[in-house]
Amino acid sequence: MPSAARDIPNSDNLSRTVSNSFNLSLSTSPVATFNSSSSSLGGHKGTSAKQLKPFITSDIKVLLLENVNKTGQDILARQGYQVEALKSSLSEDELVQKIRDVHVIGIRSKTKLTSKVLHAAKNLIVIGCFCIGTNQVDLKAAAQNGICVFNSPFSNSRSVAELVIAEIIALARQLGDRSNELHNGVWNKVSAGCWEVRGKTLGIIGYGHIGNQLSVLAEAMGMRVVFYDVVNLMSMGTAQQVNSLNALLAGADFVTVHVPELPETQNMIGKEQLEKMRQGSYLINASRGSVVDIPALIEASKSGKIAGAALDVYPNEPGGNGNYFNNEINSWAEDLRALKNIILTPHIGGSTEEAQSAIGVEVAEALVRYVNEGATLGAVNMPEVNLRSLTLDEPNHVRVVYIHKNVPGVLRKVNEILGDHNVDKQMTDSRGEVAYLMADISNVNTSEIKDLYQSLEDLGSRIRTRVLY
Ligand SMILES: NC(=O)c1ccc[n+]([C@@H]2O[C@H](COP(=O)([O-])OP(=O)(O)OC[C@H]3O[C@@H](n4cnc5c(N)ncnc54)[C@H](O)[C@@H]3O)[C@@H](O)[C@H]2O)c1
Ligand SMILES: O=C(O)CC[C@@H](O)C(=O)O
Repeated sequence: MPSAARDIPNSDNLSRTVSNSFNLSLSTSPVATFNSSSSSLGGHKGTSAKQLKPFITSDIKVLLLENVNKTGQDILARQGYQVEALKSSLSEDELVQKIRDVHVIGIRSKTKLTSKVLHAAKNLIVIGCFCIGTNQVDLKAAAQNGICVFNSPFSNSRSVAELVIAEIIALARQLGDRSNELHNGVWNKVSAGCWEVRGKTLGIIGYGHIGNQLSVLAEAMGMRVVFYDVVNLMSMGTAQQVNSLNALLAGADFVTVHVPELPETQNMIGKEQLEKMRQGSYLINASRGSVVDIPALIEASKSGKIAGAALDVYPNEPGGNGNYFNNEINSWAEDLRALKNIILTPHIGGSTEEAQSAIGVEVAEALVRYVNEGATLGAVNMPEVNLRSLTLDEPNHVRVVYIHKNVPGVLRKVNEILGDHNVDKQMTDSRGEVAYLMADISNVNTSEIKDLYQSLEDLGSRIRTRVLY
């Protein structure tokens, strides 16, 4: 890395002190930096790939919350970024204060990145959800602020499926109650109300990554599988898709829910649905706490309609570990804790060494590719756009990343601005109201960068401009 003074310019008084190329990523808070060509992720190993870094790497501030796995922390730290990792989530007010100078934030399922938090995040360019669910992020507000969001779409699916298989057997054999009794010194050897799972029917609501993993495991246990989904899907093995939720509820001994948190899945399993379930059946929810009406489940358990249930997710969950699961966080918590044959777990469906390690690598690598090169492959709220990496043989090339409103006439204006240079390659795509353009242009003098950046920024369609080289 060339030794140089580091400018923290605004777009008016940008100045540089070292001739070597430097990266300008002039988002809402421009920082002039110096290029350090190093083989970071996404580069062509052993080739002359020039790894673009939009900031002096030590300027890149990364905040990781909720105990993001060390694999992810290490990948980001190896880039030279300033990484701060906390074990818990933060409240909205804490986030508004903490996020102001952060460029990259990593979260899991607890941290809520609301539009208020995102408005305060003046420097934020990218969010990594080190999990599957992204309902905790205001994805539309993020896109409208030019903030890209990545997740790990299925690295913990197997872990969740295996937990559910364990819960099916544990519920069928009242394992939790027997173990608690013996921990308290009570020997209670019973078979009444205890069953094999072989030959029983598992009903899966939501046949996605987790649902179909679970389908295969359940059939291997000798269970019959039916599933309900809002889209027609190819079944795994001999599983059968049913055409309504009510048909699934009436036809299953064990009902398990694996749908995203959406407006249409709020209280998807409530009093009415519980009444449609078979007498003495079981309910499992490892999706999101909003999907099951827990007070209704408590009543169904007390009445004997439901013979047992396993819950891994709750409408309100503690931000960190400790003795919090009481009526202060959910008004029915202590009623729920008192029920028989109810397995309660603290959102651990994806909490295995394998899943967390894989998620850490997958999401951290996506973040590095985005920060260093502007690639949006795998993004959940932006079009997926990528260009071949620039190489050290292209010393005067510049990568322009232009996130803009998806309105007519923008490409013409952008290409007029870029037109003084040869556009080696360009890719653009749109997703709803937002469009994403990447262009590599050649023969750019460092003296032209500021005007190039400002011209793009001055376009009315601008959401965010990044200039990397
Ligand atoms: N407990 C945990 O630790 C844990 C771990 C991973 C995921 N999750 C949660 O589980 C959810 C599902 O995960 P996934 O990876 O299987 O997701 P996925 O997107 O692969 O599958 C979800 C399925 O649900 C279907 N669906 C959506 N709305 C529906 C509706 N109203 N009725 C029926 N089906 C509907 C979709 O068509 C899709 O097939 C995630 O969104 C996440 O919230 C929890
Ligand atoms: O591990 C987590 O915090 C979230 C797990 C799960 O809900 C997910 O969305 O992947």
